[in-house]
Parts: sequence; structure tokens; C-alpha cells
Amino acid sequence: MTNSTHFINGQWIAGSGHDINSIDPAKNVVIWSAKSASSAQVNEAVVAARNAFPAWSLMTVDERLVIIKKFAELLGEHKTELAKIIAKETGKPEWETATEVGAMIGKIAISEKAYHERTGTVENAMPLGQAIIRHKPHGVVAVFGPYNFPGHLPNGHIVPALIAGNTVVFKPSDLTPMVAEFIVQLWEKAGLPNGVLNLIQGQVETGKALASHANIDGLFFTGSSRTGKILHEQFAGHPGKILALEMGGNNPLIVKDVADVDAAVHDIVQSAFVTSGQRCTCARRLFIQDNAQGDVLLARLLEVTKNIQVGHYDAEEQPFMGAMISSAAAAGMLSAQQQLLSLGATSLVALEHTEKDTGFVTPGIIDVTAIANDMPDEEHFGPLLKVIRYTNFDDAIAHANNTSFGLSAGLLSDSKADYDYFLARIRAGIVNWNRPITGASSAAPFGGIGESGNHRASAYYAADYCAYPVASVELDVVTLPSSLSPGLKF
Ligand SMILES: NC(=O)C1=CN([C@@H]2O[C@H](COP(=O)(O)OP(=O)(O)OC[C@H]3O[C@@H](n4cnc5c(N)ncnc54)[C@H](O)[C@@H]3O)[C@@H](O)[C@H]2O)C=CC1
Ligand SMILES: O=C(O)CCC(=O)N[C@@H](CCC(=O)O)C(=O)O
Repeated sequence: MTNSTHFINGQWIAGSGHDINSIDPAKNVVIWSAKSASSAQVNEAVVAARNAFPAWSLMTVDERLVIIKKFAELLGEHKTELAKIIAKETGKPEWETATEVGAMIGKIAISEKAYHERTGTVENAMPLGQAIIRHKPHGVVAVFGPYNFPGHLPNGHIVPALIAGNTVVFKPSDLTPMVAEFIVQLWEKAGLPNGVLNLIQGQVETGKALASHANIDGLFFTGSSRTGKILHEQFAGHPGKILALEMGGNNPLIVKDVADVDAAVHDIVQSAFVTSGQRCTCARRLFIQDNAQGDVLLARLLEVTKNIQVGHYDAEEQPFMGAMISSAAAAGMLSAQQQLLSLGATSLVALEHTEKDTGFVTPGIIDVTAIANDMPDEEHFGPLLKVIRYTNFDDAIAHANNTSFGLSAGLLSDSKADYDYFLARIRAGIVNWNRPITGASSAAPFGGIGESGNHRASAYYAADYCAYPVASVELDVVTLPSSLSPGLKF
């Protein structure tokens, strides 16, 4: 099977690069094949987006929204089909991919509201004329997506970019090309003019060709900190280009005094193991009190974790966790666990790679208290939760902040005073109290500090990086001011 998978200037074309395959990580079968876009094809996509920009940006926002809302309608009509494609390509259970499609649909109304509220037009009267703030699109922007939310996260860049009047070249993760192809087919059906959204598929070299293209005005990226940093270096010396980076985290969750142990365990599990730990917001480090209360909580957490259902995305009785994205990702989690053990950590529930050549792993919990000060500050992007026992709340907060990342953080405690104390001291872009630290709202800004981003928060604030402000002072007719500057005579 080979696909005409690249969508350039409104045409589906075959790639002229090398072979790329997509593999169902639960069944280990190739489900999609094509040839990647060559750098000449990347260039064609950028040229198409450039040529489409004047007409698209000169349309009114309401005219653009007619097409964008049609896309939302089509997502609704095809929601089951899309949820199944996402599940097949990522291994995520269908209950979860259905919520991903729901988030994609919800993104359109939220982005419309954000466009007006954050980048709309503001008029202020002046003694002579008025001051007006407007916003304009940047031009051609590249959108890079990750594999863990192959629909929702690129959509979170594409929709606000298009509303603002930009044209787009979309480079999805090479692990989820089939999802990207289906979504762009829906955009085509929605009636997007040729060249407004272009899709190029491929691996790192395709990404490099796009990111380094001289004729893009910006790049919106969601992915790993490693890649984000490479892009940041590449953009050095280009102050005129906008770069928005949404990257990883090494997120802490602290548990203090809680009465309802099961409720706390629920929020921990939901924070650490949803999407098989493959969310940038997932809890990686869990701080538990080193006392009898902490022992009870930990014992219950281990019990519940051992009973988490892991299974096929399409199983009739849906599992909580599906397969990870690939057998390589699963193997990577095993070696991360092994590395921590060799440093002196203690396994509490072993993460196991249960089916060879698939992405299936069981969730793991590892006590790293003994090596807490020597642990690598790395994001292990899978279901392995590191437990640190603490005696002093200040120490736990200091330790939680001892990371170069700063995406999400949380406190489970029945005390509002504890939360106020925590909130004032913790350093992260998403800080939750008595709720899981995953499942961020699209109606709020979404981004982190440190190595988690570059201060261009996405979700509700994505509108900000999709347009630049234009400040004007205006008067209908050239008018001599009634009060003149000293020294002027008329
Ligand atoms: N903060 C956030 O909003 C989110 C962050 N993430 C992070 O994403 C990561 C998982 O996603 P992945 O797909 O593995 O990320 P990744 O960094 O491997 O890939 C992301 C995109 O960049 C492209 N790419 C990779 N190397 C490149 C290079 N040198 N030049 C240009 N393009 C390149 C890839 O092909 C892909 O399209 C995790 O670290 C996770 O924390 C995931 C979701 C949300
Ligand atoms: O981008 C948005 O609209 C909100 C952010 C969001 O949905 N975050 C999700 C997934 C991001 C990830 O962790 O990969 C979450 O917080 O669970």
C-alpha cells in the first residue's frame, strides 16, 4: 500500500522521499505506508502556503470561520471513525480517543472566543481622533505535532492559526501519519481554499527541511524538549520569526494530609498512568509523607496500580491503558526503570513489557527516595511513577522545584492553607489542587516554564502567538490641533 499522502496546494500527491510506515503498536502490523516528502516538496508546500496567504488573510474572520466551523461539523459527523483511527495508530483505548476528538471539536468555539478576547480590535477615544489596537496574522506558519495526541494537539495550533488568517504547513509526527491524513481530508471537505493548509509527512529530515525553510514566518511545535531545543537553536538569529514551543515535563505531585485515601489514589493514578503515561502533564514524581498515613496511602496505591487494566484499544471491555506508541518506546521505559534500579532505587511495582514487539507495558512504581538527590532530571514518557518519601513540606516543595522543567504540578491535601503555601512556592505553568494534573482545560492557557516551553502558552492563549498587534492613532480628516506645540506658528 502506498499513499498520495502529501496535501500541497489542494492536491494529494505521492512523496518522492524514502519509505515510511505506520505500525499499529498493539497488533504489530503495518497499517499505512507511503514515501516521505522530499525537501523539494517541502518547498512546494511553503510556496503554496505563501501564495494562498494574501487572499486568506484578507477574508474577514467571519468568512474564515464559516469554513472552520464546517470542519468542526465534519469532525462531529466522523467522530467515531476518527477516534478509531487514532486508537489504531497510537494504541490508546477508544474511550480515550473519543475524548480526544471531542476536544478537537470544542477547540473551534474556544479559539473563536480567544481570538476576539485576546487579539480582537480595541478602540479608545483620544483628544484628537482615536487609538486602535488590531491584530494581523504572521503569514506562513509551520505546525509540528507529537504522537501522543495526534489530533488534538496539532489542531490546537492549526485552528487558531487559521482563524487569525495565517496559512499553514503541517508536519505531523511520523508515528501518526494516518491520523493527520484523515484530518486534512476533513479540512479539504470543509472547503478550505487551495494552499491554506498543506500537509507534508516524513521523519526528522522532513522536519528539518521545513523548520529551516527561509520563507516561513513562524513555527508552532508540540513535542519533546530535546527537539524543541534544536528548533530554538535553529531559530537563533531570526528575531522576526515567531517560535512557540510546547515541550515536556518532569512533573511533581505532592500528597499531604488527605482523609479519603481512595480519592487521592484515584487522582494519582489518573495523573501518572492515563494514556499509558504518555502525556506531557503526567505526574512523574510523587511525594508521599514518610509516616503511617503515607504508608497506608502507598499500600493502597500499589494495590490499585496492580489491578489497572491494560489491553487492546478496541476491546469490548475497555482497558484503562492501551499499548504505548511503539515497542521501542516500551523498551525505553524498561531501560529507564533499569537505570534507576542500578542507581539504587527500589521497585515497588515492576513495569513490564508484556508482549514482545508491541507497545504493551504494565504501570510501574519505583521508590527513588534513596537516590532522590542524584536522579537524572529526565522526562520518562511512559507509565513509571517515581515515589519520594518526605518528612517536611518545605523540603518536598523544594525538591519538587528541583527540575529544569516546569509544566504541571499538584497538591493533594485537605488543607486550603497548605495549598496557598504550595501555590505561592511551586514553579510550574499548571498548578492543581485536589485534582489530577493531567486533563488541562482548553479554555485556560497551557504551557510551562523552564525547559517545558518558551513562554508562548498554548490552548486559550494560542491566539497570542498566531497574530501580532498593530497600534494605530487615527483621524478621519487631516486636522490642525487646537493646541500647538511651543514654537510653532500658523
Ligand atoms: N507541552 C505540551 O503541550 C506537550 C508536550 N509533549 C511532549 O512531546 C514529546 C512526545 O512527542 P514526540 O512526538 O516524541 O516529540 P518529538 O520531539 O520526537 O517530535 C515532535 C515533532 O518534531 C519532529 N522532529 C523531530 N526531530 C526534529 C528535528 N531535529 N527537526 C525538526 N523536526 C523534528 C517530529 O517528526 C515530530 O513531528 C514528549 O516529550 C512530551 O512531553 C507532548 C504533548 C504535549
Ligand atoms: O491544548 C489544550 O487545549 C489543552 C491542553 C491539553 O489538552 N492537555 C492535555 C494533553 C497534553 C499532553 O499532556 O500531551 C492534558 O493536560 O492532559
